[in-house]
Amino acid sequence: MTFCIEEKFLTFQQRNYQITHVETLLIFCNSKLQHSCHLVQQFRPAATPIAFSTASLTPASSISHQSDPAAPAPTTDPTPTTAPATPLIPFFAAADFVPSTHKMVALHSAFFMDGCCFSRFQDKPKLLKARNRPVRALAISSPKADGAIKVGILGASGYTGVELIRFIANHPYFGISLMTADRKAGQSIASVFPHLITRDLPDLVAVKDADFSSVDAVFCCLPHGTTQEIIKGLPSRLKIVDLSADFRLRDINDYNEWYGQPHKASELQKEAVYGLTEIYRNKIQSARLVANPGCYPTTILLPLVPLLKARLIGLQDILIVSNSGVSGAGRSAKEANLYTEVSEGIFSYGITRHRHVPEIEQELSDAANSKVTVSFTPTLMPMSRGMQSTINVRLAPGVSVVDLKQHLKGVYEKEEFVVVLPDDQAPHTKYVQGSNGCHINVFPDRIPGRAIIISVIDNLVKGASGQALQNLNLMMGIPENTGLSCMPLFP
Ligand SMILES: NC(=O)C1=CN([C@@H]2O[C@H](COP(=O)(O)OP(=O)(O)OC[C@H]3O[C@@H](n4cnc5c(N)ncnc54)[C@H](OP(=O)(O)O)[C@@H]3O)[C@@H](O)[C@H]2O)C=CC1
Ligand SMILES: CC(=O)N[C@@H](CCC(=O)OP(=O)(O)O)C(=O)O
Repeated sequence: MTFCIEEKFLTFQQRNYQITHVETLLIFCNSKLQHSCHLVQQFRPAATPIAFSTASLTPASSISHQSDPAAPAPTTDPTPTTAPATPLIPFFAAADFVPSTHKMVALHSAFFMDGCCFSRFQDKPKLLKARNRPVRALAISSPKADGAIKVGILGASGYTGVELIRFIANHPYFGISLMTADRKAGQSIASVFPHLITRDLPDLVAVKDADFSSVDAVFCCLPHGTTQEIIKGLPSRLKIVDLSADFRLRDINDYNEWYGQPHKASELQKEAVYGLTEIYRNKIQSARLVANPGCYPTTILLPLVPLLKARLIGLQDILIVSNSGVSGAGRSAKEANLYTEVSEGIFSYGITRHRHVPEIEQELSDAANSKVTVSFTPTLMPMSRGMQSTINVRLAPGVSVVDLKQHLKGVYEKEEFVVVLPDDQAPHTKYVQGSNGCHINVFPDRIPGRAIIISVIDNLVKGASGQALQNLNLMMGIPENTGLSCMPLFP
């Protein structure tokens, strides 16, 4: 029998490693998937065989081979290495690995996590095409792993909250154990979102009544200003992804200036990691508190950060016009968002003083290692969701539009969610709607020496909940795209 271990699972951080002739992989770690994966990540080619264990080890021989009686007997005396601090529950894999570049295939293996055997996938490895490179197999999953990591959604009755509910519904490892609301506290999810009537979800409670004892991580989908104090009061063991703007600005004075109020959790600000996943992946992995980027900044930073880092564009004269769907303003009733106000017309707002300006400039200045100033004009569009940024930049001396495009293609070539479109195809919000995608293309401006970059996302997904989930996946040590690979909704 053959067990195929998902490329994304075991080789998650290892895509560039050549896996060579590992005969036995024996891993013991705690019940947290995160921990398991961290240990798996320590797996290196030529470590043959490898074993992790501690004093509190449950002997591998006591693990029943429930799904694979033919599996080889595991090693019972693994060599102890670095001991994780927490008590251990066995996670076990004994396998013969065949060499390959991008994947591992376990032959004759039993594969256990928390005592349950991963389900059989197929008898023979088969070559499948995924993102233009061959992989041997797709996921195996353990039914018992379903919902093992308990997640709380603070602000679950809002737009970003309900978008998280949608994605977590298809997540193999996350389950929702807590949902909060403010005005809607005490209501069932079906009364707040009738489209979720068939879902088995907890009722909404007020934050002050929330019980975090069985929660491992929270998404904080609350208005900025409210968020800081609530996060400050959360148990420090929780992993937190904050979708508000409260922890995005490193300089508290910038926050005070642009948000018009003093920051009430400045000490927490220091530990917050800015959650632009494709750029800060490494830092996010070990973060406890992630400040998820704003939706406008996400569309702007994904193309501009790599170009500034490579010094391909000028630091000044960056002119940005962005268009947002109305859901960007949240679900609470506001006169400016009435149908009669937003339909059949467009209008710009926050001209020259939108609060995303300092966030954009902070990140661009970091990338350029020099102060960058942008002109930014957001515009509200008569559509529910979607966002486009049109960014006009000056080319650095000797650089062409083709160079910009080639550079972005190289940077994002292996990314699942960020795509540089071919030829002169114009990005369209409909092509990313409902998905975690960001589509980018670069065009020559009619003004010599300038280029136009267009970038689109769904503001509620890559601009908020999708990126937040991508970040929590990373923080929990599981494949970043888990639960996020759904196709866009089209038309
Ligand atoms: N919408 C978007 O596209 C994006 C939003 N964001 C940010 O994400 C956060 C959430 O946005 P969004 O979901 O759109 O907002 P919504 O207005 O749709 O939802 C806000 C949520 O917070 C709850 N809430 C409001 N006030 C309080 C309070 N004082 N105490 C506790 N809970 C409260 C609301 O409860 P109730 O319904 O009961 O009032 C609701 O559940 C915001 O900070 C927003 O700026 C970030 C990127 C994009
Ligand atoms: C259309 C609309 O109103 N959009 C919001 C931005 C949404 C967002 O990203 O907000 P945060 O920075 O709070 O996370 C705005 O302009 O304030």
